[in-house]
Amino acid sequence: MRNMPQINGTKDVVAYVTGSFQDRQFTPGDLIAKSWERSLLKHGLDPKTPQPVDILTHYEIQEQLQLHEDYLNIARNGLTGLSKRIADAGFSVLLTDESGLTLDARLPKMSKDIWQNAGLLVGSTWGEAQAGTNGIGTCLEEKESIIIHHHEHFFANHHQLSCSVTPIFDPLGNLKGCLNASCLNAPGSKESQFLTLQMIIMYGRMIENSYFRQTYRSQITMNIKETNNFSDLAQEQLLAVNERGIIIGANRSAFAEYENLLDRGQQLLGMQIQDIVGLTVDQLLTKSNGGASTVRHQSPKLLDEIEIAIRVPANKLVTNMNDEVVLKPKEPTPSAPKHRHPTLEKLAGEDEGVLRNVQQIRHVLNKDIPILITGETGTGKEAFARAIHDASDKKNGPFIALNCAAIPESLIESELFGYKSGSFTGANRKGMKGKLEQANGGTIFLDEIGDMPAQLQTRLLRALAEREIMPLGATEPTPLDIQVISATHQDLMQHIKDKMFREDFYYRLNGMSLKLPALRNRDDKDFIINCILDSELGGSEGVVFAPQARQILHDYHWPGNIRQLANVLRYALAVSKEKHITIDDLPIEVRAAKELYKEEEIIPETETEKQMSLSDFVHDEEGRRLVDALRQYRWNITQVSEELNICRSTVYRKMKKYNIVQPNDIY
Ligand SMILES: Nc1ncnc2c1ncn2[C@@H]1O[C@H](COP(=O)(O)OP(=O)(O)OP(=O)(O)O)[C@@H](O)[C@H]1O
Repeated sequence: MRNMPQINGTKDVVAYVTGSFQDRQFTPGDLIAKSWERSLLKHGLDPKTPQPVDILTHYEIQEQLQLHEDYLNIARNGLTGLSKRIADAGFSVLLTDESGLTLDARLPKMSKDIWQNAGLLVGSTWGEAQAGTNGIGTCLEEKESIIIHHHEHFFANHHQLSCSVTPIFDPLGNLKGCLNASCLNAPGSKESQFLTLQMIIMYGRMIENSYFRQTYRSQITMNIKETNNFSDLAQEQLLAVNERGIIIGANRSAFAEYENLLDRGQQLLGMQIQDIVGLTVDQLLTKSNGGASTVRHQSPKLLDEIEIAIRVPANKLVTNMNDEVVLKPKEPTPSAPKHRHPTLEKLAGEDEGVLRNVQQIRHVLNKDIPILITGETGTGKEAFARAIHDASDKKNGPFIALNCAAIPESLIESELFGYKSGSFTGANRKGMKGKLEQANGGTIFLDEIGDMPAQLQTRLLRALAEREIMPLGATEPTPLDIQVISATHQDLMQHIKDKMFREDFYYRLNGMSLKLPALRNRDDKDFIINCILDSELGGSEGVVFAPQARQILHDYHWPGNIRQLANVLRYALAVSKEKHITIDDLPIEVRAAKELYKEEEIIPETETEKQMSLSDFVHDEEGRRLVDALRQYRWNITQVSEELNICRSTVYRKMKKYNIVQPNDIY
């Protein structure tokens, strides 16, 4: 990228990309040219240095598969059906999430290796930001069905692929991912793939429809079609309504068909079903005899007569005095018990140091003293912040969290302080309440406070000292009554020495501190395991650990701390038989590390030892480069992101990927 010529506009982009390869002499369509432009200028990729496909680790894949379990279960039959039809013709079928991560891959048996070498496997990431123009990434970006054929791909190492892809939306219209069929070295032109694309679109719609049915299985749903039309399953229009007849979900065909009929500013979700089909739910039920038959009706809104099949779960129906089937009147339901976060003492577990610290915090509660929580990633800083809020007099007020590392520096100010209407171009017309104001009467939790930009430290310091804020464009200050809790995994004293953190700001935040130990240094792991099972994983009752499995959980070095332990337990429970957790149910990384430690028998304690071991653990070239940069810039993420030319959230993601945790000399 450093030697790239001056590029001004799409024409230059096309000339540069096509000029990168001798065999790429053609003029791309607008969609491809736009995508090349994004790949080159927005994502900083260069066609002259092809990138291998990004592949997640086994552990990360398991995490993602769990996260998308429902989506995968819903799509599974569709994938199997589609793959059966096109695998013999040399196609592989992939399902991805909305970032382009492959969650399921069905590859033709004959040449599995070739496909996997081309990057078509579970865990590969095909977002445009990583892989440049390609079927999956570009479909997700454009949110429409497309074919990306041979040389249209940005990188030469993908030129042998021809991909037909359709996006998949959930019943609220949110992008969930995409369905992709790829073939290698297709002999014909792009047009030869049109039929494949049609098939992919059809299966994509069928997956969406089954997503819809699954989501609204306990609601009133209806299937609508024009009476005289050939019934195309993939095109069926599906709507879900609540007992009051308000539309709460729709599939893509229904959105396309009915949103056209609405006045400007109206949205299908939230409309009365009567305004679309001309009948209320009760009228539909009476006419269809409780859903036993379809109803034909000419709605004043629609041109053609429609046929409506209504489906109501049996427990929602009753027969009235006229012998008509109608909806059961809604009984007032007792309000669901609120999700309870663990208390301070529960979180402290049996760790004496933390318990003592918690008692001190209880003494200063409600005395308007800011609290600073420190600890490595995943040690429970946010969990403690919530518990402090719940234990305080402000518990009925809001708990508002702001992660200073997760949002671009340029937005932190407006996120914190908000702005009044018309303050600057691009601002929301109605203005925006900042997080500080949103937290009024409650608690603001400033996570990753070490990443707060210097000029904002000054502004926030003033706001906290004066107990009022002045949103951008406001003429009157707003008084503040908030508990401030901040957290960091960084060494703020070092930041102060390096002039990256204001000393007065540090003392303003640190009225009292809570130091959370790394999990590997805690002796109450069994207590924590039970606490996680009870608060997040459906209860500890009936969960049994084989002695060796428990020993591994005790001995592992837990770079991701309690968060990682929670993920490991979630995984183990999912794969175990009847909640009996054995060694085989633990992720391979955890078991493998045990072997490693057996040889070394010591866990490094000093900073130098920790740093040495860090490099030893990171075998990947990219990971090593990251470790070097982190050390060089003393773990200042902003400087590391500038050095490596990647954004800060990517630095964090990659630290997570390579299990890199900042050595912490606090403990
Ligand atoms: N003492 C504890 N007992 C049980 N579960 C805990 C405990 N502390 C934290 N957890 C759980 O561990 C996970 C990670 O906790 P949390 O997000 O609070 O960590 P964190 O230190 O804020 O992480 P980060 O620095 O990465 O933001 C959460 O699922 C939380 O519920």
